[in-house]
Amino acid sequence: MSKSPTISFIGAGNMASAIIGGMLDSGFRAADIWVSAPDDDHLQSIRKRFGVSVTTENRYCAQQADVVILAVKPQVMADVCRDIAPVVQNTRPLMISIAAGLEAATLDSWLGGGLPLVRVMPNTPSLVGKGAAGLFANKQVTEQQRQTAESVFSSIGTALWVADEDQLHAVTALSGSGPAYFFLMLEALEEAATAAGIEASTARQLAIQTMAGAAEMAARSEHDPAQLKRNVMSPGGTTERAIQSFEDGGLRQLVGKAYRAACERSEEMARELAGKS
Ligand SMILES: NC(=O)C1=CN([C@@H]2O[C@H](COP(=O)(O)OP(=O)(O)OC[C@H]3O[C@@H](n4cnc5c(N)ncnc54)[C@H](OP(=O)(O)O)[C@@H]3O)[C@@H](O)[C@H]2O)C=CC1
Ligand SMILES: O=C(O)[C@@H]1CCC=N1
Repeated sequence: MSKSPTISFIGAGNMASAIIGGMLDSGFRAADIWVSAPDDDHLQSIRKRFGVSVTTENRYCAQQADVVILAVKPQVMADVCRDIAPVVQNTRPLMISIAAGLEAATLDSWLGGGLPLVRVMPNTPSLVGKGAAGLFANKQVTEQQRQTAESVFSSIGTALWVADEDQLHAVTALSGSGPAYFFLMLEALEEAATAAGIEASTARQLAIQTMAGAAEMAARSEHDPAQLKRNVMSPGGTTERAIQSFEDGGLRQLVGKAYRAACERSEEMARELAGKS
């Protein structure tokens, strides 16, 4: 069997932690993972939590790797890429970026050009093995490298390739930002239930279990969500009243508006960041 790839994360924030946690739970070895970031105290907490190797030197981190995962904010990506470019031009690892709205061509130019690069839009539930990620590969990526990228992200949830890079904007607005939409729904339900007199921890547990149960049913059922919704709505009953209230209040249009706002921001970020090259 071939050796497992060494995977280096540049950036040690929410998403890097979520992906590393999910990878380790699914059988990747801590000994094969490096992480770099500027703050040594934070890195030491990552080392203690996951048992991975850490360094404050991005170049050193990148040099160890068969796969480099760029997990910094889009706004600092240009500086990070330009700094590690001489190293990765020499070692030619598979580069993976998880940054929102940062196009492959822009990243590639910052990295010195011609490198195999996969763009991934993951999400934070990766931490619990329930991630949802869209992936796009540039032309330099080999079949084996595609499989490597897919093996990382399918180890922490659902990983689906998109044929056209532009579709990553739509993925970002759906599953990248999506967990926050559902957390907002949880917050609102919890607030409403506590205002009606239910104890806060009871409200939270029931709301979370309801969301998890509904998601699991939607995943397993042969029916579409509209039918599953109708199945809850007894004629003249409580759900019908609540759903009518959502529809009258324009929830459907509001979700569409929020979704398009996220898409547009992703496209806007791509334009802003490409302008930095
Ligand atoms: N959060 C999410 O749900 C999702 C985020 N993404 C993308 O993931 C990327 C990271 O986001 P997220 O994890 O939320 O952000 P965080 O701010 O949580 O993490 C960013 C990390 O980068 C580190 N960092 C900052 N500057 C440098 C540098 N020069 N060299 C190395 N590391 C550096 C930060 O260190 P320090 O804190 O010490 O400054 C921090 O560890 C972004 O590009 C985002 O678009 C994609 C999908 C979902
Ligand atoms: O809000 C953001 O920009 C990032 C990308 C998707 C989720 N978080």
